[in-house]
Amino acid sequence: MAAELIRIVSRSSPMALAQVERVRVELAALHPGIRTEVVPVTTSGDRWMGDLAALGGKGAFTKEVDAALLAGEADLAVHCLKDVPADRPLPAGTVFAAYLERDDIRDALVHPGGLTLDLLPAGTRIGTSSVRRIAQLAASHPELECVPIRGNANSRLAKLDAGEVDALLLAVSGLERIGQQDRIAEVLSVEAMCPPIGAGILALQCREDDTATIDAVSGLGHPGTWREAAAERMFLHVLQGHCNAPIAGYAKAERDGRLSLRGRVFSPDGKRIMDAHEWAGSLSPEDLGTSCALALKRQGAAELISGIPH
Ligand SMILES: NCc1[nH]cc(CCC(=O)O)c1CC(=O)O
Repeated sequence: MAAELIRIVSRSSPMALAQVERVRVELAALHPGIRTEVVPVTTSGDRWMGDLAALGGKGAFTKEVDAALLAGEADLAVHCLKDVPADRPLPAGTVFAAYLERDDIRDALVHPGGLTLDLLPAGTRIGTSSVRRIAQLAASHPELECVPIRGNANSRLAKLDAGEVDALLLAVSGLERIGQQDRIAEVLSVEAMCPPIGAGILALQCREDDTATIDAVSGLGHPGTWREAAAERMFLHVLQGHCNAPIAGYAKAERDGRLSLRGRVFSPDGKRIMDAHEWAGSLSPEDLGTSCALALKRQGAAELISGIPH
C-alpha cells in the first residue's frame, strides 16, 4: 500500500525542526499526495548539559528518536549523520532509506567582532566541547583557549551573546539551517579544520519492514552523497572510535564519478596527527573507507585511540 501519511519524529531544537521542514518540502514536491506530521521528542543528549561521555556518549541524540520509530509512534526519523554512531549497526529493525544531498561540510568561526581565527588575541575563549575541534585548534592555534559548552546551536549563540565565551566553532550547515549564517566571521577550510564524519548529511531512517515509507522517501536520496557517506561511515567503523577520539575526515564524489577519502586521527592535545588520503579507483566506497582506516592503523591510530580515556 502506498503511504498517505508519514509521521516524522524530531528533536525539538530549531535545527532539528528546520531539517524536518526540508524533508517535508522535498517530499511534498516529489509526492504531493502524501501528508506529513511532526512527532516531537526530547533526547537525553538535549536534557543533559554535562559531559556527553557520562551518558555513555554516543547515541545520546538518537536513542529516543529510534525508540519512537520502533514503537510505531512515527514512520520516519531525520538524523544528522554525524550524530549517528558508526561503530555499531543501526538499531535492529531500522534502515537508512536515503541521504539528502549534502550541505556544506565545513566548520565556521562565530566571533562577534568579526575577527578570523588567525587574528584572535591569545587567551580568546572558544566555546567548543568537540574533541575533534579542540585537538585541531590546539595544533594550529595553541594560544587560544577552548572552554566546554553544550546545548543546541541557538543556546550556544545565546551563551556567546551573554559573554560566557568569546567565540564559537559551529558547523556552517547547522548555522544555515537555523538562519544564523550572518554570524559567521570565518568559514574554516577543510585543511584548517577537518570536518567530522558525516558532516552536513541528513539521513532518513525508516523501519525496515515499512516498504510504503521507504518507497516514498527513497526518491529524496542523492547518489553522490550516498557514496560519500558509505565511505566515511566504513572508515569510522573500522577505526572503532569512541566519543573522546578526535577523528575527522570526508569523502568527495567528483562530478566524473571518482571518489576520494581523507581521514585524520589526532591526539587530544593535537601534537600527533595521522593523515591518509586515497582514491577509490575500482574499490567500492566501503572498501575505500576500510583502506583509509587501515592506512591510519598502520600509522598507530588504533593504539592512539584506545589510549585515550573514555
Ligand atoms: N553535534 C551537534 C550537531 N550535529 C550536526 C550539526 C551540524 C549539522 C551537520 O553537520 O549535519 C551539529 C551542530 C554543530 O556541530 O555545529
